[in-house]
Amino acid sequence: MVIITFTANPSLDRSAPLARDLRVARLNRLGQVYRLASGKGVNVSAAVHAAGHPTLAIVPVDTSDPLAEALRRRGVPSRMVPVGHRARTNLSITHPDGSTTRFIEPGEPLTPENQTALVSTLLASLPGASWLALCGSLPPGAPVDWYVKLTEMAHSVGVRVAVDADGPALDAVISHAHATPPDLLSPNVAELQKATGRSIRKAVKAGDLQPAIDAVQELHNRGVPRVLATLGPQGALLSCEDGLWHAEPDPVQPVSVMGAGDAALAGCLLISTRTQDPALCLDRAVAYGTATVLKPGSEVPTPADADAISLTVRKLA
Ligand SMILES: O=P(O)(O)OC[C@@]1(O)O[C@H](CO)[C@@H](O)[C@@H]1O
Repeated sequence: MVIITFTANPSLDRSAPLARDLRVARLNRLGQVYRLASGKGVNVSAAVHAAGHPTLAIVPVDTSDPLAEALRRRGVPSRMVPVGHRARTNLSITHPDGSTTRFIEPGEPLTPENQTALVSTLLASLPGASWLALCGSLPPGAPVDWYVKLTEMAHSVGVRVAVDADGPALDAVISHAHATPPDLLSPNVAELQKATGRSIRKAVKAGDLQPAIDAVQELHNRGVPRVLATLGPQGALLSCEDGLWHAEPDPVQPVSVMGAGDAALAGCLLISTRTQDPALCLDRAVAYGTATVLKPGSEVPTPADADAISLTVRKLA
């Protein structure tokens, strides 16, 4: 059954390595620039497609937009919805240690007509799908509770929903979780911190997972059945009806951390079409996320790349 992704604010990503440390307010020469059709949902679909599983990326993009050509080149099965403006271009600079500095455009406004066209396309695609993944930022003009409404729509035709969002879109999903919970929420550390107001980032870096654990349990208790929080090199946490789980990869030397959260979500969705076993879901999430950081830009791993990752899964509570 097809995994559908919805990327309201896609991007033609440009990513380039810096051979030396960034010099602020000075000239910095880039290495080879990669251009890739992206946006969080497109990246999820690319990883699902690379695993040989059916997927469909729903993307607002004009056929004459360079992003449309880049999408075809990337080979991601997609349904392009014309919107009458150019998609954004996000720039990401990869530092010698694999960390990234990113420059993210807001995107052009989505008009009410654009929104209607996207929703109609989504509605026509949903029947028979296993999952709908609502991914990434909302462009200007989109209603802040759009993901809540789309979750309701997917549930009404029996399709499970995963949400990977940030800021007000994530806040709206959480504040409606008692009535319209997504089946899976997959925040990263920054999103978890903002959504719960807890101080998580520094603690996780120092190896203290407790604030992150408290945060995922808080979101779970607010009504989200599965909360998958990606923690970078510290792996991921999963809070669900079967308890609290942590998976941690053996250390790797990252090339680019871009898109690791998207690949982790793809890994989790892929296995979730077959089983709800929390240990397996977390295992695939961390394997896919970690395999991604060994690749440049937001390139996605294959199942063989993910299988090559060593990691440990344990039940915490
Ligand atoms: O602005 P958003 O939608 O939150 O994030 C978009 C984005 O930064 O996320 C992906 C990596 O996860 C990139 O491919 C893309 O440019």
